[in-house]
Amino acid sequence: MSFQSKGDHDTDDDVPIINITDDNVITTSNGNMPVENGGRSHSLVDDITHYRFSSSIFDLVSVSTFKFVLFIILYTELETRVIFQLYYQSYSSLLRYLLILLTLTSHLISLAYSIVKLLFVLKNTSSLQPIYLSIVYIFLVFSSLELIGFIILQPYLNRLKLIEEKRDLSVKKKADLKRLLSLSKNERSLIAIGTFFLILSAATQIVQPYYFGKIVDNALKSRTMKEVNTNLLILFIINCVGALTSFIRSWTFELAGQRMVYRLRKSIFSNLTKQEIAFFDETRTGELTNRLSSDTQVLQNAVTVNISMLLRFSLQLIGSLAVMFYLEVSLTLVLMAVVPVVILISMQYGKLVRKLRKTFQDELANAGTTAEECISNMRTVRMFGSERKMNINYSDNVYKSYLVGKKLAFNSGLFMGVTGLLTAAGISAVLWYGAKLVHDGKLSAGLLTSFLMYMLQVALAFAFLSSLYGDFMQAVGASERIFDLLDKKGKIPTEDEHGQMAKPHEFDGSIRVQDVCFKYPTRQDQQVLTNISFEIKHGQKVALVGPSGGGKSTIASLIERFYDPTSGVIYLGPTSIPLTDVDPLWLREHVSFVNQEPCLFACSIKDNICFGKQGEVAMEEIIRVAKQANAHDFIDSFDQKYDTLVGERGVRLSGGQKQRICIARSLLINPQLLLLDEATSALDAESEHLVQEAIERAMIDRTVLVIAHRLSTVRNANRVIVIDKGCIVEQGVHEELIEKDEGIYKKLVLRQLMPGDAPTKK
Ligand SMILES: Nc1ncnc2c1ncn2[C@@H]1O[C@H](COP(=O)(O)OP(=O)(O)OP(=O)(O)O)[C@@H](O)[C@H]1O
Repeated sequence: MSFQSKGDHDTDDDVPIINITDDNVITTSNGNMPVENGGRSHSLVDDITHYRFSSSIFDLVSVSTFKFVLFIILYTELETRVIFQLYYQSYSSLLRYLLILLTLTSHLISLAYSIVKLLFVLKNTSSLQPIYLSIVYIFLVFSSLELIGFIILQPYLNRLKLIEEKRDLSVKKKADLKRLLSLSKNERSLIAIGTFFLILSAATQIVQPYYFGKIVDNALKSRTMKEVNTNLLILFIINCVGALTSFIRSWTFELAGQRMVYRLRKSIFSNLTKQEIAFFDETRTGELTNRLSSDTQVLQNAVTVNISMLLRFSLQLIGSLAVMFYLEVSLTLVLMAVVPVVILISMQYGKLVRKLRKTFQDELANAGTTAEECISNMRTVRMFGSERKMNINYSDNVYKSYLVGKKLAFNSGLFMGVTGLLTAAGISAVLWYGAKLVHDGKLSAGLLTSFLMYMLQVALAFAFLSSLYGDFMQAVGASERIFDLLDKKGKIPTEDEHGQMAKPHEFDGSIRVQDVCFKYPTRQDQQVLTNISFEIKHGQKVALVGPSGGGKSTIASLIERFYDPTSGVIYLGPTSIPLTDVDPLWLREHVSFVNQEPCLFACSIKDNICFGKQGEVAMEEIIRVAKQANAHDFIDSFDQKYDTLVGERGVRLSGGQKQRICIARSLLINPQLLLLDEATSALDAESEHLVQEAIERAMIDRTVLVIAHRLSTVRNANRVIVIDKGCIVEQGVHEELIEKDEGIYKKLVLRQLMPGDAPTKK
């Protein structure tokens, strides 16, 4: 059998006669290899260098290799995730979507490619030859089988997914791509506008190199500058449109991000304030503030800026590749050969960086907490001359993050170097092959210029997309922590959400504590209170006394409902309503706690006094309670009076002044039940007297439970309850208890509750 092939040449001068013998050996009439028709060549190099879409098989080999490498990478990833299922639980959904999308796309592309190729081959009957045709048929059949197999296997993969999920039900899947994206659902319209302009801006990017090439060709071929000028004008207009669209794209995405992070921070903070006190016992302040500020920032970028970049560079990549295929198929295939290697390296690097980045952030958070602790307690640090110690602590922590940072720096350098080398190798290969095509007259210089520019766009898009992968992984990690905070339901309600809780109008300050036992959630091995039962009737003053650590403050915390008892019930009012059934906001308005440690906020004295009140409070009312609390005189002596700023935690006031403001704050609420923890910190005699006087005034006409440290307080109490090691060991009036020989109360009075109302240290 023999036939003549025209190949791709415009001239027919050197067209050889190609003979295909019955045993499929190919020869040419001039004795040379049939270089024009790569597909019929014995040599793979000829198949590449003399590539023709309708008769080479090099592209099929490339597509298969590309798919093979892609699947190896993807499925190794999947396997790693399945093995480390617990660790990667939150990523698996994102990965699964990506896997399905990529696999399906690659199957569809290869199937479409083989169909197009077969159609071309059948059309171009002059280049028809059995082996070549069989290869294309086989490729087509296998591509179809792969696609069908993939679709049939999906339900089984889903069942596998369910089995995986059942394997550990306790690990809740909180973060996935869908949920991550749902964060920006309120900004949908902004993102849609952004996406529209993104597509426009990507289109302007994609057409630019084409015009560059045209201008080069015009300059080489045209006699006048007319065409050059026209094309330059078109290019200029394209650039202007590009600039405008990128401005709108970047503005809208950034704005959407800012809005999202604003809402997110508000929701996280609001949910944080709803958590029970035990949550704050176990979570570090530095960690929470870090999540609020930096984790949300990472998410902002992921959900808006990174999505925009992903879209932009994907469009740029696909568009540029499509134009490159259109311009010169063989050159594009040469470039594609380098791509899988770059992807492989990028993914490995992405994994490493994700691990390093997480360690880096953790170390940095540790250092941040040390710094915060030191700065907020600077007075104590100074008092004990511990600056050096704190410096060492901080620098130890920062050094650890620096060590991780060093590794990060080396790895990014290495990654840059290796990918740079690979890219350079790819570019050189394309350049060589392109130059050869130009040299052989098969490609114009302008086309090669356009091609090279597209190649740079592709390389750039690849570089960004590979770094985006790492950013996404970081964001998924951060979102896991954010969703943790958003999903966390407080165990003790802070408000009556469904309007079903009690607001006992008849409450008179009376309270009944019955068989209460308690352990702190953070210290489950220590029984703090055991079977505590007592009652305070309306208008009574009951004093709790006992050795330090006995559980007195814990009882007050339970009545404030900072914690719920492990067993037993606290009843409020004459109708005995369980504390757990009462509206928490109502409770704060009727039961008030004046703590040992006065705690003020960094705002004005007036705002501090009004802290517990909703809405506007009349100035006369504020002055009235300030006078009752012996605070008015010193406030009046300040230049700014009630508008004086007290500084962070009230540092600009003395201990006694702070305490009196706290008492005024509680008096403004006018609680029926007052819980008082008498100050143990030493105040000077005058201050002490003023504070004591304020406390006594606060107790008048009120039901009071006081954790007493002064003899005068216990003497005046209607009843004294002695708490030791979490149990009530004695109770009665002062005179009764002091009579008991060997009684704990007597010992306590003799040893600790000093006569003469002097403040004592426990
Ligand atoms: N938030 C907490 N988490 C875990 N354990 C706590 C917490 N607060 C107090 N404890 C422990 O509970 C026990 C009782 O503490 P509590 O403060 O009620 O004692 P107290 O009688 O008021 O002591 P003091 O008179 O010294 O204030 C102590 O052993 C203490 O270590």
